[in-house]
Amino acid sequence: MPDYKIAPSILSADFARLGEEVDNVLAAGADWVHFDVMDNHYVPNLTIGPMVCKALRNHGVEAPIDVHLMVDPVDDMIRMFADAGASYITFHPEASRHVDRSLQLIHSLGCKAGLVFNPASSLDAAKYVLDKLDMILLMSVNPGFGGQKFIPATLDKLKEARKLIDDSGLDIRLEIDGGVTRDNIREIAQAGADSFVAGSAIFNQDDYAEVINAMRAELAQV
Ligand SMILES: O=C(CO)[C@H](O)[C@H](O)COP(=O)(O)O
Ligand SMILES: [Fe+2]
Repeated sequence: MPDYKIAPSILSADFARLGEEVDNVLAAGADWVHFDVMDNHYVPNLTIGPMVCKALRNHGVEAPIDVHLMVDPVDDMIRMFADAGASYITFHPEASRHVDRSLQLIHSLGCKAGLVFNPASSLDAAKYVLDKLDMILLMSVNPGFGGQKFIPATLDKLKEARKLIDDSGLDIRLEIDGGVTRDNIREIAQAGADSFVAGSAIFNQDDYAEVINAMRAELAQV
């Protein structure tokens, strides 16, 4: 079985009790913390920045923090999030003038690097920088909001990304973000994903462990 990772998106957590929410979801069995950064410029919404990431580290969060930058431009935010304790930093290629340079910047600051692809974007931007990628993240909703419905065409795109990764022989994670639930996670894994962001499907329930366990039970059947 692949080394599946479940990454709850704190976009759907109660921001007024964020430290406690992150503690609870990790205690419930989550692997990573998915941290959505929106700038009201690249996407029509505004969320949280590096100070909140740092606050989670100071609070005692040791799990990998998977920072999904939905900002334009990216380089200043990359520096700030590396300083704030990010583990993975992913960005949308159209938000950087020099994608290769931004990926190198992430690595030079000691973090893992990834590119994020919107539903309508082709994977072309990944092709010539595969050796600089630790992760390819496919958006299965349009970025900007939690609680949207999974776009089914992403399943074929996952298969395409999986082939690209397998053919390269490189160690690159394939993450999916948007509309992931206990009902579709198995099909998503069958299409090639190994890392699963889920916001509303987890945080909108009372019992986080129950949802995460149900997701793992689905993954065990892939
Ligand atoms: O990047 C995102 C939105 O831009 C979020 O990570 C994503 O939408 C997760 O929320 P949900 O699981 O509720 O769809
Ligand atoms: Fe995200």
